[in-house]
Amino acid sequence: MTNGRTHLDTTLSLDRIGKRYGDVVALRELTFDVRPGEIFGFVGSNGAGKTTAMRIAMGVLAADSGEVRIGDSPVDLSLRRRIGYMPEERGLYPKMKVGPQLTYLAQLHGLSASDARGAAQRWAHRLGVAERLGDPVQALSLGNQQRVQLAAALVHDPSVLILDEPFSGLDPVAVDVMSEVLAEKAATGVPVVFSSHQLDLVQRLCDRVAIIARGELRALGTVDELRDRGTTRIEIVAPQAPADWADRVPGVRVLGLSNGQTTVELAADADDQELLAAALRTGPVHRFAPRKPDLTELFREVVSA
Ligand SMILES: Nc1ncnc2c1ncn2[C@@H]1O[C@H](COP(=O)(O)OP(=O)(O)OP(=O)(O)O)[C@@H](O)[C@H]1O
Repeated sequence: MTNGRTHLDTTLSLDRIGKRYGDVVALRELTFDVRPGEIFGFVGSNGAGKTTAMRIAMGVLAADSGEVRIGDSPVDLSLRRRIGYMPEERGLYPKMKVGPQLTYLAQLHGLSASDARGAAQRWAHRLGVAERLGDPVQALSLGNQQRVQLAAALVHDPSVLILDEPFSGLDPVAVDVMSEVLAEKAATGVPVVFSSHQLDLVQRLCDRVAIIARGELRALGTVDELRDRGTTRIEIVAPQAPADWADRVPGVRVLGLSNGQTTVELAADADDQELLAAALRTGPVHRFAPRKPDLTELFREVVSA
């Protein structure tokens, strides 16, 4: 890195953030850090408070309590300029052409006119919208508008990236491009936080994940740490077993049954050997495989707890 900023601690910290809208408590003492170089997934059900938290982190919405910091410094106007932000409601001028718009946004963040033009072209090219530089934003498909929106978040070479649902509505190729760019930025030491409902993507891309429900942090850790904490699933293949073979084994909940394979969830105090014995009583057992929950299963467990 040669931008001269790498010596600064760019950890993004949300510290006991609280926010109400009238009687609705949107965030309650929300605390987490996004470290330099990590991709951090921010997940929660509709209305859990993700957009509120990200808008507060960016400084476009004031918190009622708590503090947002980059390194040790509370985020003020000058620090805010170092954040690349992709708002959920998107924020481009529909009638302005892509190239001039990206150039303008880069200049707003302090780049010279020629640097801004260069950055606009580089990012438009990188994100696959170079041939649309002369078109007004509103003439682009929604997915391409989203690519431009990401370019707008990146065009000033930000030190921190905050992206609200950057993957929603993208085709698989655009998802790959977006994923690569986020990984590249993280590899240069930028903390990257994004919200998403696409938990398979979050599981694949993120170093750490926060799950919030009703404005409160419910789980925080690496994907593996979170999966280790979840309830064990066991997949059993017992071709001759009747459909209800596992129903009476204590501590076992049947999650699915198809083509001779039963998937069950095992309570913490349940005995897997008892389950195996029950399976063997039905005939041969071809497979008896414990597995960790994936992020989607874990998410359901955490938000329903
Ligand atoms: N401007 C507002 N006025 C009143 N209530 C609001 C406002 N914005 C958000 N809320 C409420 O605050 C809570 C959190 O909303 P927020 O948009 O932050 O959730 P979210 O996790 O981003 O949801 P989604 O996944 O649906 O985008 C919800 O109960 C929502 O109805």
